[in-house]
Amino acid sequence: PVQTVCPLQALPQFLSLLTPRSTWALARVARGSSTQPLSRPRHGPGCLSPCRAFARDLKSQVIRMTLSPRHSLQVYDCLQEFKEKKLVPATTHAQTLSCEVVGILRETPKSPEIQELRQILQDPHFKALLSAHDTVAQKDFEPLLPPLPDNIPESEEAMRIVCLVKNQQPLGATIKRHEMTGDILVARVIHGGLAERSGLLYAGDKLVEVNGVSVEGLEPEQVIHILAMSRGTIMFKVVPVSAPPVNSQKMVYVRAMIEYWPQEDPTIPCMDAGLPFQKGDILQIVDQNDALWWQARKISDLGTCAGLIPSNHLLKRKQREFWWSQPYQPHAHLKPTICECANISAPVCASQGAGFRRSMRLCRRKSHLGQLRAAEVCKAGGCLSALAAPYEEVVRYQRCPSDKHRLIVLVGPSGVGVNELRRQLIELNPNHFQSAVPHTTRSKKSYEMDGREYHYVSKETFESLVYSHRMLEYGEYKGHLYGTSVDAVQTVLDEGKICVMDLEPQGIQVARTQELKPYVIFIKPSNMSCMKQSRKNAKMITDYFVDMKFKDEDLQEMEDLAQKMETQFGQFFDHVIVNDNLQDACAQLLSAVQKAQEEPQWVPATWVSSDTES
Ligand SMILES: Nc1ncnc2c1ncn2[C@@H]1O[C@H](COP(=O)(O)OP(=O)(O)OP(=O)(O)O)[C@@H](O)[C@H]1O
Repeated sequence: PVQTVCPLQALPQFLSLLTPRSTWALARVARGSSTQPLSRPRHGPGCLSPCRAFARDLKSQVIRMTLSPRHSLQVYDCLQEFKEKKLVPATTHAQTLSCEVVGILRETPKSPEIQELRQILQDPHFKALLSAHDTVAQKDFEPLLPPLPDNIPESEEAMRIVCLVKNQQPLGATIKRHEMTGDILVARVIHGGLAERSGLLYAGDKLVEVNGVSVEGLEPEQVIHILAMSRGTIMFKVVPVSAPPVNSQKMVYVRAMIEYWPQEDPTIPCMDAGLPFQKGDILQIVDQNDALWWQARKISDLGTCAGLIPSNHLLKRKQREFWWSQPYQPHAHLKPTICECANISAPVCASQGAGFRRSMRLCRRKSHLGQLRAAEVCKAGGCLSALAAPYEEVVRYQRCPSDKHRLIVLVGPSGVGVNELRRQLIELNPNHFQSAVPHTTRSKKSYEMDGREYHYVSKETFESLVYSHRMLEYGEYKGHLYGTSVDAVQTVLDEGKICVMDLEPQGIQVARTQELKPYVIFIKPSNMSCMKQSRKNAKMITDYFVDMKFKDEDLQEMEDLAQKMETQFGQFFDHVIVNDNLQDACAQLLSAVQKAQEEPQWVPATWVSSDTES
């Protein structure tokens, strides 16, 4: 029986039933050119034409599908053609017509084609197909709304009756009590939610009744309870707001610099309507009408309805409140992120190229451990630990081929393989990838060349670079200053090359400028058991030994540090590569670097002037 066949499943089965011969028969009968001419339809002129049109379309599709050797391309073309046509159904009652045709065929002299056609028209799958057709043609998929009550008094002219069919989804609106009048009002309508899609409920509408129950004197929670208990159709009687709010705001995209969990926020007006997000998520802000609570979607999930997020203003207020409530906290999270004088660098080993400064990373290891530990203190503040703006406005940026390349910054815990990957990448194409030459105040050694291993500068010159914010990172080691300048990076970029540098995470914010447009790749260790295996023969550098095997504690420390880096700086990472198999990681790095240069990426809006925005 037709009812047992799902209409959508019927189509492929039906099409598979059709042989070229039966298709031909269908078309011939529809055209009225069967060898045995069809008798005139009994139910008025033109009765067969919809069927004919249907059969013709069907024929052309089926013949394409079954006969052409390049059928998939042709099916695609066919679908494209239909997409543009904006099809209007020839009939909304194909099932009735089909029955009539079967009746006519019964009286028509028998031929194999006619018999086959009758068989097709009576096939349950075909009937299900027609049933699906009629359902769509009659637009019968909307739920049936109950009739309006006919006892609405004249005086209720200003009332609006709104019927919404609530299936599994939430209503998509929040309510509140008016402080002065005690009225229950629609507080906000969530974008993309049921209420908004209906176009019948607006923020500011006054609720009078829900499902025939007066809400007068009820608390919002009691109304919510009525709504929660309602299944299927919900009928609201509302006094419409005099001027429904118009959302004329521009869609804004932001990068979340904090994480947010509505379940842990007692101040959110409606927990269920909250949108949880992680650091680094890109959010589309769809409504900023409320100064405290915005509506947003994640770009990874644009099809869903929006959720509530705290506004910039609200988060900053919370940050301030948190700060003042912690009088004995060192407030480390409010310090500038650049480490004013980390114990960083040391001379490069003669056998290594410029920029592969082993002991520099060794010294950093100590410095960032300390800094990350300090950062843990501010993590206690949860979402409130962000340093500055909780959201950063972003736009899509596509580098023009004539633009300079974006700086590639590699970040990772010591020993994870940042230098190894950078070395391998540069080795792949030294004419295309290059490191920046660092500066030092120590004197040049006999085998060194100015501008190759280092730029050798005086302490005064070095300090003036620091004071004019031209150093991406710097530090002191054994009485000498070492650091990488913005100009050294620019020199590489000016040559049309891609500058690849490793940076401590604390330095990311310094590098994040319109000038360099850095693309930050986090190199992450894999899990302990994989690391034990892959690092069996790997050598690490320690204070005293150049080549020392990794111990379990070293791997554990690497894992812990990676986790802390992600927690504290994850919002700045454009891409994450797990360095398990070195070759795979290198291939991933190459592909990420290419994508960074050639494909559109989200970057801070301040990096891009409006005319280059895509
Ligand atoms: N995926 C991998 N599989 C095996 N060995 C690896 C892998 N990645 C890196 N190594 C090895 O691990 C050691 C440490 O790597 P590397 O020197 O690049 O670390 P790093 O992140 O630069 O840390 P540091 O700054 O402390 O030197 C090197 O011997 C390197 O060859």
